[in-house]
Amino acid sequence: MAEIIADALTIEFPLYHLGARSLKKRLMAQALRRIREDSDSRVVVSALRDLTFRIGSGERVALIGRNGAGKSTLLRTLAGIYDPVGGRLSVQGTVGSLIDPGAGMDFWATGRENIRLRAWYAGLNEAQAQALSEAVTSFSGLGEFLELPVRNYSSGMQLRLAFAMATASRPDILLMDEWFFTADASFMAQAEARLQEMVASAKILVIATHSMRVVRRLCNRVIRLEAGRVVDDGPTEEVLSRLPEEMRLELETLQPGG
Ligand SMILES: Nc1ncnc2c1ncn2[C@@H]1O[C@H](COP(=O)(O)OP(=O)(O)OP(=O)(O)O)[C@@H](O)[C@H]1O
Repeated sequence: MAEIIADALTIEFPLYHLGARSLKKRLMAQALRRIREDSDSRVVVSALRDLTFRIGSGERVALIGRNGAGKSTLLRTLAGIYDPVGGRLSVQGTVGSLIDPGAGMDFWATGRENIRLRAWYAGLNEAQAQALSEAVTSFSGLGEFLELPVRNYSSGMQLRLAFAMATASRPDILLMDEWFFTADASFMAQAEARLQEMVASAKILVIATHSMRVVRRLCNRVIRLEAGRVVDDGPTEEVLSRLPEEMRLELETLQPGG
């Protein structure tokens, strides 16, 4: 069985030390009035607030919303990367994520070592680890580069490795960010069939996207987020018909490869 249940799910990020990237996030959060002090007097960004929903088998869900709405945070929370500070989250079924090409990758280790690490994290036995290694070697087309540290790879090569590892299994729940639609065209032509297969075999798909084409092509349900809250949720065409005009235009203009 595959099922995701969120009940008053809340995610906050404490703002301790601010690097350039966090600073950008903080400015964005400020613009959306989402910075506050928590009960321990820490300054926190409220990224997701009181999300309640259930996603069951057969549902293909698009997460839409403006920049900073909380789409990536929700995907990462479903993937177990962030822990809720409030509410409850239950995820039943095996989870595969195509969220961030660099996530879970050790840049100082070789491609081959990263494959072994992935197998180890997934609890695979020796035969399964060997099969994963062969599948990734063949699909990634990285050849002898697999013996070099990942920090020496180009971004396209990192993407190939990440994609090959993430798509070597058939998870019940597939979590995707649309980053891979921006991958180089020759690789995507090869990756497309595999992606379709993976999407088709997943019992649940959750994809964060800014593209109407991706929403219509892949999804039968849309959850629209605004400033960390769910503002609309329902069958694709119904939610799309209720979209504010300027947002519809944004979604229609952005067409990442899909
Ligand atoms: N690591 C972080 N540190 C601090 N704040 C964060 C962090 N990640 C996200 N946030 C905050 O959470 C909010 C939601 O961010 P998130 O990246 O989930 O939005 P998004 O909908 O995926 O945006 P985009 O469409 O730009 O990718 C942001 O406004 C930001 O303030």
